[in-house]
Amino acid sequence: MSKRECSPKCAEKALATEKRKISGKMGRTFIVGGNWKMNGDRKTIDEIIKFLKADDIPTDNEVVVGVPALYLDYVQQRKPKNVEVAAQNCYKADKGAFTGEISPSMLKDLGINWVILGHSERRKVFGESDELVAEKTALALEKGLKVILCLGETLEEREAGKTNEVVFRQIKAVVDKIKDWKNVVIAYEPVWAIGTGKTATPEQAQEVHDALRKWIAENIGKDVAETIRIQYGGSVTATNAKELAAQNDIDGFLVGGASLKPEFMDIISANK
Ligand SMILES: O=C[C@H](O)COP(=O)(O)O
Repeated sequence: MSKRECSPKCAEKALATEKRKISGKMGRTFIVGGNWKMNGDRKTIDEIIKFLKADDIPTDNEVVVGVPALYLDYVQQRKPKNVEVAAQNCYKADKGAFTGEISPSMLKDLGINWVILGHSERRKVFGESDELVAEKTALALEKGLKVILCLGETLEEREAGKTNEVVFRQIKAVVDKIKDWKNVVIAYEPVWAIGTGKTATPEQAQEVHDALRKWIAENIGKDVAETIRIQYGGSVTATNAKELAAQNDIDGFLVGGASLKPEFMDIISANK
C-alpha cells in the first residue's frame, strides 16, 4: 500500500468525518449513555461488562453508563477503559445532615466523573423541581463532575402544543445558575417515549433538538449552541438508532432498557 492509500479502517474514519462535516456535526463527539435505572445486581452487571467490549466501541465515540449508586464502585473497578461511569443522581449540597443522599465530592472520591440529573423519573416520582435540578447541576459542575441534564415534556404537554415551552423552561432554570456549559450534555427525553416502546420519530426528535439549539444560541451563546451535545432518549433500540443518529442535531442517546442488553453495542455505533 502506498503512503497515500488508506486502510479500510482509515477510510471508514475519513468517511465518518466527512459525514459529520456534511451533517454539520463537526467537532461534536457522539456520546451514548446507558441508564440502567434501578436494575441489575452483581451477576447481571458482570454480564453487561462482558458484552461492553472496549474494542467494539468506535474510538471517536464516547460511552457513559449510569449505574445504581450502590454499584458505582463495583462497575468502576470492572468497566472497560473507554467507558465512563455516571451516577444517576446527586444532591445539591456537598455534605451534611441529608440522610440517604450522595454528594458530588463523594462521587469524585470514587473516581466517578459523570452524573445524570433531572431525569423525568426524578422529576415525576421524586418531585424534583426545575429549581432543584438547576441547583444540583450547579454544584455538580462546581465539584468537577460532567452532567447529563435531562429535559422533556409529558404527553399532555405535547398534545397541548407546549413541548418547546416546557423544555425551554427546564433549561432556563439552569441558565440562571451556571456560566460554563462545556461539561454539560443535554438529554432530550420526551416522557411519553420513555419505556413505552413509542419512540419519537427522527423528525419529531430533530425538531425539538433544533429548537433547543436555537434557544441556546439566543439565550446562552452561539459557541455553546454549536458545541453542546444533545442526546435523544426514549425507547431507543438497535433498530431505530441509526435513523435517529443521522439527524443533524442528534449527538447521541440516553438509553434505558436497551442499555441492559447486548443490542446496546449497536446503539453505541449507530452513527457509523
Ligand atoms: O434515561 C433513559 C430514558 O429514560 C429512556 O429509557 P428507555 O430507553 O427505556 O425508554
